[in-house]
Amino acid sequence: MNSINTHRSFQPENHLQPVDHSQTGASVVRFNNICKSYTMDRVEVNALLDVSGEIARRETTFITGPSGSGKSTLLNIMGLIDQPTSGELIILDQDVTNLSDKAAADFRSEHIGFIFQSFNLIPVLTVGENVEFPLLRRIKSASKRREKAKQYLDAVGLADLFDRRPGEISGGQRQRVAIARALVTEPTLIIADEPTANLDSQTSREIIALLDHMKSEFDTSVVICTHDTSLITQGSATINIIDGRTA
Ligand SMILES: Nc1ncnc2c1ncn2[C@@H]1O[C@H](COP(=O)(O)OP(=O)(O)OP(=O)(O)O)[C@@H](O)[C@H]1O
Repeated sequence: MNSINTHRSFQPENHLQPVDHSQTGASVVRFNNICKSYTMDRVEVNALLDVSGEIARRETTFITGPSGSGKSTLLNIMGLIDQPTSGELIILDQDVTNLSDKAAADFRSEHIGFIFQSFNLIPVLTVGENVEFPLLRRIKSASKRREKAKQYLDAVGLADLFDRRPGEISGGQRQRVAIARALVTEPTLIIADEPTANLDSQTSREIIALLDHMKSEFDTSVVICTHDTSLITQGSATINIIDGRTA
């Protein structure tokens, strides 16, 4: 059962100092005429065929579409995990289309937080250590890292679980830990690929509400890929992809 407290993170005492991304214009990401093809057994698969759009600052954008339509491919390109075959990707007014692996990794670590459907927590670490993990290279002081991890766990309503291991908490709680881990580096952009695929419907709604809330709480932009259109929150932007094209 993934029953968790959804409201705690919305209480004023959990509010952290907002992050200043004010240098950013109205759109954080722009992608123009993106095409992506893979070659498998000498057969070319066109995953994306001319996809264009943008992700607005401090907004939640849902990427929807049927299975195999190209949603994950677009997210991977937007998250600099993969490169497009052609087209242009602009993030924070920088052309990041063809960065080297090293430059892409640095850019990702600086600006992008990821949330995955299978949570991807490190099972041998505690919940707190999982949230601290992205800070290891950024903050030298162990006590400061711990303090920051606690703040972000508090923001997702899980400060009490700091010393538990991922195997000792529910699926919804694991995804909250993953949200805290994605936020702790104060990224400009959070990318969530099917973040509710392993959760029941009530917990799914809670996780989407929490992510949606975080965009204003932490001055970040949230991109959520889902095939479940019932999860789309009112007022959010939607990019619908069908057969590799923006519908
Ligand atoms: N690494 C790869 N090598 C070859 N083909 C790939 C690769 N990744 C994706 N594809 C193909 O590209 C197309 C789009 O896949 P993608 O995973 O982006 O779709 P999706 O909309 O995210 O699907 P789902 O909702 O099922 O996860 C599919 O035909 C898929 O088989």
